[in-house]
Amino acid sequence: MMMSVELETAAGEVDAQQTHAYEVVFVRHGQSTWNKANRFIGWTDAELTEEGEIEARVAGQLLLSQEFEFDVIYTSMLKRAIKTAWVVLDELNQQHVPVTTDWHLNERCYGALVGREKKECVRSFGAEQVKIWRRSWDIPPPPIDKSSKLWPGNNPRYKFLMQDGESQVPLHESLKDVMSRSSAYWDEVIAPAIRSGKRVCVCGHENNLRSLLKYIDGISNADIMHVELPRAVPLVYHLDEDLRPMRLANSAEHLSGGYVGDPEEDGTPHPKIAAIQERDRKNVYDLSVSTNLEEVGTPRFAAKLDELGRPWDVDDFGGPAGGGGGEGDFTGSFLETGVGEESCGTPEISSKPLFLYNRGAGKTKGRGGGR
Ligand SMILES: O=C(O)[C@H](O)COP(=O)(O)O
Repeated sequence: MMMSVELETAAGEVDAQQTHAYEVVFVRHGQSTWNKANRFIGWTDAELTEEGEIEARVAGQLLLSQEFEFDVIYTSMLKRAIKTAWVVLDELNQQHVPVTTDWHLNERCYGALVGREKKECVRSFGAEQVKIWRRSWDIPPPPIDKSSKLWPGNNPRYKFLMQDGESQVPLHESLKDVMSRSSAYWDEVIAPAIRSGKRVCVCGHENNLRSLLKYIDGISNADIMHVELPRAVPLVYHLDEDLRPMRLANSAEHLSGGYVGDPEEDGTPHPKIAAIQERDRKNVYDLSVSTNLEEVGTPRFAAKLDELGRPWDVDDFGGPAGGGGGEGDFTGSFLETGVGEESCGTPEISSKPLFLYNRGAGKTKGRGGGR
């Protein structure tokens, strides 16, 4: 069924009564233990934290507030994304919906950065270099050593990626590398599902989702540097008959899609989306902020969820704005820095049960007007 929505055309003029053929929702996972520790994660299977579960519940409630229904959620082989999908479905009271996992949707393989504290990397290598490793189009971080326990090629879970006795698991990946696998999965699995009429959610990771959005939305190599996705804020895309994105009136910067709960306000993002992005930026690049802001709390949308955790206040994320790291030129070998694998630590696997809060029962009414 076609829906009438308020859109802008690709040329940017407001066109109030265009129609879209399809809708797809992207959700980045909630906080994991290594997000909380401010470490590079990649394919490391870090657990969702309690805060991360609450973030995922907020995502589910935002979707519930707009009566979304799904037929399938596609996600990675990593539990922080899988559990986020479960929690979203729990909030929607759509637990019957299949969650399909696939390695093509895994986070970027972060190479030798995996396990390292992000602000520490900025101190060692400079903000510019770290930004290139994190956000550039085709420059990968330094490769991880195959002998490292943190290389996923040593994890039996990925033995299906062995070919002629050699693991095909990458030692590092640029965003371009990630896009070559995520776009193949989009073309072969997700796009056909959407075309067949399935209401699709993709629950993923910062860089995996950036690669997919770049692919479907035609974001330039320069602009993709500036795309940062807040955790667990659902991003809605409207697609035409050919699965081309149609620009929403509340589209986020550089994107055609818009965040659920983000009203159109002169191009200014919702204050809480801006606050999440600013928190994330400061926590990596702002060396004048010594507090780990991931441990302070999480900016949230849904006021009613504040009863589930710490009330959020913008002052919690204080500290001077701006700033940045040291010099940006990375010239030496990564291993010469003296930062060894032992500093990466091991994943903190929580033994706590998921579903601390059972808030989903009996709430779904259905999204008016269908897809
Ligand atoms: O792998 C990671 O560390 C995270 O999923 C994303 O990290 P980034 O925001 O530093 O790219």
